[in-house]
Amino acid sequence: MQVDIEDLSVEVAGARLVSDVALRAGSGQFVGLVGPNGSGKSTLLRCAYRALRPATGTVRLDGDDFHALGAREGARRLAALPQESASEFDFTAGEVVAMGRLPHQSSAGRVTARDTEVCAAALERVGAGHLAGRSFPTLSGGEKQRVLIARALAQEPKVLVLDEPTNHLDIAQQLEVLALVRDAGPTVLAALHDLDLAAAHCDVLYVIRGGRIVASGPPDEVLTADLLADVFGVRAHRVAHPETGATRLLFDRLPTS
Ligand SMILES: Nc1ncnc2c1ncn2[C@@H]1O[C@H](COP(=O)(O)OP(=O)(O)OP(=O)(O)O)[C@@H](O)[C@H]1O
Repeated sequence: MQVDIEDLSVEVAGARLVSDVALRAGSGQFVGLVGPNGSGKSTLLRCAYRALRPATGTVRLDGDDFHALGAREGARRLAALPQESASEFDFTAGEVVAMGRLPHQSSAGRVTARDTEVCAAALERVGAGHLAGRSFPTLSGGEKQRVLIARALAQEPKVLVLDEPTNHLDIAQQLEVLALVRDAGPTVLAALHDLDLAAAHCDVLYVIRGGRIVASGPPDEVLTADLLADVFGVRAHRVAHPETGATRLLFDRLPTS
């Protein structure tokens, strides 16, 4: 499913935090959103998953205005992993994942055998099958993150919007989660802080600064030393991976003049 964000501006408490954003994620693409702290990544994504309404512009899913779709239809198309999850109620991890099936259930809320299967498979995929019976609030940060990713996968969305999906995850889990999200097949729009991970996993990157997109394209073309110095204030070295030859990034502080 294709995502088209057109002329999008977002205002919160009277302040314009995101301005004139145009972004496209082609069907099945993994699109990364990178930018320094406070640049507007979460605000843009919150609008993309309907936690905020746009001040101007539209978010289109295969051409349909997402903000005009009904709640159930919207949730069948798009699942989100917010940065902060308010889910501190005393549900088990299994019950949290089961919430991902709600858009697929009849209004009577009857849980089918397939719902149960999909949830169990999603928990297994993130290596958290053993956590199903655990109380969600008692899980570690990384365990919670994996359960919330399982909930998003259980929703079987065509589009996944992920705000810092690797938050709290150890390095093995970071690599695992990004690979499994990619393999799951939906179109992905993800805010990522780790530029090296973003370069390795994304088909296309959008760079945001001050609420505006300042660069976009394939990671190799976008993440130049000049852009990284200008937008992120770091000195970057591009090196070839010794086994694959893929570009990897090393960072130093910019020298102070
Ligand atoms: N409710 C709000 N009221 C006022 N300002 C806000 C509000 N929400 C966000 N902001 C401001 O908008 C700007 C963008 O915030 P946002 O969370 O979108 O940035 P971000 O790129 O996701 O940052 P980070 O990398 O630190 O998570 C920040 O300066 C933030 O302080």
